[in-house]
Amino acid sequence: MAGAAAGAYVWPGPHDLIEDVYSLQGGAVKMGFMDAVVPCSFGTNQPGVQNAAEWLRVAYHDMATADVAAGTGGLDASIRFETARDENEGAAFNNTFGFMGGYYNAHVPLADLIALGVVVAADRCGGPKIEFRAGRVDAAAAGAWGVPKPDQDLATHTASFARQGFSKADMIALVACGHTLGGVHHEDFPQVVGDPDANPGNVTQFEGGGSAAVFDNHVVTDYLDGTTQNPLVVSHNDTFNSDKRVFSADANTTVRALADPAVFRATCADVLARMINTVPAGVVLSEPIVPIDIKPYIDSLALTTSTDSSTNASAVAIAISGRIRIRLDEDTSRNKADMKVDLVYADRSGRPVGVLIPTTLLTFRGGETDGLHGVRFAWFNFATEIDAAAGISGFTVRMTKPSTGAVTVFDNAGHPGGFPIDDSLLYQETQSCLLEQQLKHTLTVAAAVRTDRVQDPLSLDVNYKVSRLGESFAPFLSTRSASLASTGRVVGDYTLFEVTVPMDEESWFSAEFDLALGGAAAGDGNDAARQGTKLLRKMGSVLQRPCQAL
Ligand code: HEM
Repeated sequence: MAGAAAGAYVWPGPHDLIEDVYSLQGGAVKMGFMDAVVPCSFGTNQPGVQNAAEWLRVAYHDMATADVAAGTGGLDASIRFETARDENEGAAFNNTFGFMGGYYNAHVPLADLIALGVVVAADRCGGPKIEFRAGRVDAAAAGAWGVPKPDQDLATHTASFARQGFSKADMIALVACGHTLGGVHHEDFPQVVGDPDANPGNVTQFEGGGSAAVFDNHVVTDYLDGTTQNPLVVSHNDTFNSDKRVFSADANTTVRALADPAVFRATCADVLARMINTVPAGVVLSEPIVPIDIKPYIDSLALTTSTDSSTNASAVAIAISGRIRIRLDEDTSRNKADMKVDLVYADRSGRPVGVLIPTTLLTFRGGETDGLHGVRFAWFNFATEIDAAAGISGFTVRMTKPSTGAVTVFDNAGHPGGFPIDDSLLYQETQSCLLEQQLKHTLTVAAAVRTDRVQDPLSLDVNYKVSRLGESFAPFLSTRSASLASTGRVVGDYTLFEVTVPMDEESWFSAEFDLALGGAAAGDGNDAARQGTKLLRKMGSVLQRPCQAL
């Protein structure tokens, strides 16, 4: 058995979805969050736009209004409500929301995505590895003002960073680590750079020679050797030379230390982690996210019926399908070509069934996904039917190395029963559908509830994105809740439930839903504690067909 390390990850975990965004960057099964910052200069074909720089700036502007003594503000996505302020000049905010909005949902806060943007941008631009913690909470309204502006004096900047929890040396480092990417846009800051139309792409970069698309320390070395083109150092308008004032705030002591590339990397990893981990009082961040070693994904768990054509006897089964994601990178010394993966499952009462569920390596793109920082994963698919009367309560993952016969069993860090499966609530995707009639969409969601749980409330939360006119392009979530009612149809040990809800035209294609049987309410952010809850992403294309009978 793989031992249970203290604090080891137990599936399912409360941050599983953001861990996917963090880990599944490219390859066979990918979320593709990094696609917007690869290469580091990439700007979605908009002249003057560099997504990586915008992500870093947006994160800082969201955090910069923190008052750590009061416990208010910090990285909380309040920036969604603050884009009309003159301290948040430019298109960076809406550009960033436009991309990150695609990853935002009821279980993935925008604030975590903004924080992750710093980690991914730094990594893809050749910068240091920055720890990523999850668990931020999105603010429901605008926060205080207080993002530093380039025409403020040094005392104001020093006081502002102190309010945010950063010393003078931290301030110097944070500005240098931020201004290693991107530059100043002429149309947004004509006072700094003069003629708004002067430069191609309308931007003067902080570092020359292509270095503005590399996370390196030229911003300080160019400043120290007098070759800098940084418009916040050499502007003709000295009032706006904020980097000059900040960098020299301690007689260049900090920038001289940062001229050592190794010191620069380590310092940036530290101050940028502290920047994204500055959160309002009461928000508890997770331990740093580590790509999960063995992670199951259950794609379907549903009741099916079949009739034997010769005997006419009908059988009721639970169809279960999904994937096991296995880390491959060098720390694990695993080889996907020398790996056989099976699930060993237990019935509803916890008794081992003695039948292995086999898996096969995904063939698409070699069955591999790349994460950040050199991490790789392989995918092993499974699909089987099990006797619905016996049910399933969980499984362990058995990995055999055919070349040596060595067997390793993964038991979810010693969690009783291994990886748990709750068969009290089955989401019936085939019986669910999204129908359009005369431009009106209605969603029907069907579920099967084990007969011993039919008295428990069964609720549906449909979460969909809405825009708020006048408040930037930032995505906001709205939830429509409903209860499923019994259809009266009993199949084996299960009763079928159903509900039909209307969907707004602007939102049906972005909707996702949660089903929750009894216990904790859906939408409380604690997936692990919510018994039997299912999450379905992007239901539009999946469900746009008539509901089928069971
Ligand atoms: C005294 C504090 C600071 C001042 C006055 C300041 C000022 C500015 C100004 C005027 C711009 C030009 C924006 C544009 O034209 O789009 C800019 C860009 C930028 N800032 Fe700062 N900044 C400060 C601190 C920081 C910090 C701490 C970070 C991150 C850690 C940061 C990250 C960036 C980035 C990445 C850009 C480039 C954006 C792009 O190219 O789209 N800044 N900053």
